[in-house]
Amino acid sequence: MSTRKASLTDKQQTKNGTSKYVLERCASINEYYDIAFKVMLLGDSAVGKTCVLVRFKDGAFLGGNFIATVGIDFRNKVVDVDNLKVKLQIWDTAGQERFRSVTHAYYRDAQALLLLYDITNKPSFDNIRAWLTEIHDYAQKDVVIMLLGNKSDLAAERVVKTEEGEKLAKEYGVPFMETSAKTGVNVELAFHAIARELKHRAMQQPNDPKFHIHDYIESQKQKSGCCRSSVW
Ligand SMILES: Nc1nc2c(ncn2[C@@H]2O[C@H](COP(=O)(O)OP(=O)(O)OP(=O)(O)O)[C@@H](O)[C@H]2O)c(=O)[nH]1
Repeated sequence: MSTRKASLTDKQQTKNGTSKYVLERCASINEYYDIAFKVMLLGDSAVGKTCVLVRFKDGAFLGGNFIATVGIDFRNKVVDVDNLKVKLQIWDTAGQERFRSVTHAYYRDAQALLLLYDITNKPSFDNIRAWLTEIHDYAQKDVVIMLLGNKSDLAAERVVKTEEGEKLAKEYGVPFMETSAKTGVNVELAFHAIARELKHRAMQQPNDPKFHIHDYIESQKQKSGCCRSSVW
């Protein structure tokens, strides 16, 4: 974008001092996949959208100084779902209000939305209703939505209880998990659950067993012995 000051690329370069991202993006053009979906990360500024994406894509945490995303940027990752290569094109949006008109234009192409708040930031949680209204206004009617309470590693600074996240998710009928881009908790699971849901929606045959995202998440949690989640 012509107005960009800082983007995902810049954030990564700030951390690594390399142009790794540009090379990766070129290489990924030829990466093999069977089916592709667009996923968007939404939520207030500084809730951790870029960090969640970098954790999923690179398995790393972007610590240090916070650099706000300007406009929108994306990264691809191919995941295996039942022996099928599912490419997720993941759009990282700027949470700041002044970029809203830029990001609105991308909503309608997204098949899934990961909506984040920060468990240490009450306003970011209170704003989730406003985000859901925006989603209602701009996204496809059947878009898959997942609510994520990020920064779960910051237990001592928590101001939003897990139960509050669960309650809100239940009210809107969306799956919910608490994540940490810092430790990686539930980040892979969130994207894999979304990839499975989208793949099943796109390729479901009449006689195939139905996919239930709640059951999938719970079974994965039990396998890993990890923390609770709620899907309604
Ligand atoms: N402790 C902790 N810090 C995090 C976590 N995720 C992000 N952060 C920090 O929170 C700050 C904001 O993270 P970003 O990923 O840049 O936030 P963002 O939502 O992309 O912000 P915008 O680009 O303005 O929309 C940074 O200082 C991160 O290091 C997390 O899970 N745990």
